[in-house]
Amino acid sequence: MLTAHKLTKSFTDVSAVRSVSLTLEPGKLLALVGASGSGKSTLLNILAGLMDADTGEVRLNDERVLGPSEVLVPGHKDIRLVHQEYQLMPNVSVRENIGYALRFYEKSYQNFRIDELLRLCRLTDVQDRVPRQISGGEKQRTAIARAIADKPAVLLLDEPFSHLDLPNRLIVRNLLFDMVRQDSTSCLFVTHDATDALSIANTLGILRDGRLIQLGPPEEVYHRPATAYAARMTGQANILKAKYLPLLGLPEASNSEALTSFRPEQLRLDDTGAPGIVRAVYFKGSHYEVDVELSRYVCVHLLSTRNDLTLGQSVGVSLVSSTVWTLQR
Ligand SMILES: Nc1ncnc2c1ncn2[C@@H]1O[C@H](COP(=O)(O)OP(=O)(O)OP(=O)(O)O)[C@@H](O)[C@H]1O
Repeated sequence: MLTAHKLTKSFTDVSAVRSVSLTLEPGKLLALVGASGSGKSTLLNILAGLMDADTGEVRLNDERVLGPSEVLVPGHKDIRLVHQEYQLMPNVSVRENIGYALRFYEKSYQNFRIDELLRLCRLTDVQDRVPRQISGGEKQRTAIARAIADKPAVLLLDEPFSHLDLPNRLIVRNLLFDMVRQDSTSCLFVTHDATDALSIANTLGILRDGRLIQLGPPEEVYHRPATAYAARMTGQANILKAKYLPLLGLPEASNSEALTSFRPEQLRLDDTGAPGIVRAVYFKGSHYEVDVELSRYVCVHLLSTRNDLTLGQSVGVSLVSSTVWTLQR
């Protein structure tokens, strides 16, 4: 089990990581979601033993993970970090890149394991090419294959989905999901886009300005985000002051200035609902995203499968009151 206790890291004029504590269990996937500059990469480097924290400590199964100032070769033998830039060896093949991680094993096991990883990561057909001859998705999968080759206890990934198209995202997502279950790997990845995190993570954390502001099961963070930032980082959200709830036919809350949040899918087009005017319609394939203006100051975003909506059309909107969530400031 990997644990971080009150990690803090500052650079000259910025606090990149502020008192972050977390636990990562074997066979579990933890995703940290945060905007650019929220401290994701800094935190990963500290967890991997590649950067010294100013205060706090990282432990792997009760043994302290030492920072670069305390060891000759930075990094921990049971923890792998897959960087955003993949860091593959440019002049050797995909097969050799993966094999490098297995160089201390017997040749027959090396070959068996490389073949297995090539299959698992769908790289068999490009195994003899060098990195500049393969796609971004293949590079990403090669970096992951190399990182998991000798079955590390902990796999850390920096934005594993950011440069990938949809088919590649699904391949990498399934790969991580299967690997974590089969090998009981502890896996932590950071991302600025929660889409994949919501579907595979056991636990989701929200990082803001170096602080872990929320940590919990994805459903809980999605439906009960701590703040407006947590709501927006985990998907589309309607954020409304409580005083505007009557526009949706709901009773006004006691604190009219409190911020409330609800998801687009929690709103329904309903002829008997609160009146509004369609201001935008976006085709999304399986459904439409629709902006409905409820007043001069309030516009809500909802999902609909109706294909007859036109700009300026009058519609009714309803929301189940129990789904309105009050945010912390
Ligand atoms: N070596 C450094 N020297 C000075 N400041 C740094 C250094 N590394 C990071 N920072 C600052 O620390 C903060 C956190 O940076 P970090 O790279 O960890 O964020 P991030 O969430 O990974 O961002 P991104 O998603 O854009 O990669 C930022 O304000 C960044 O400018």
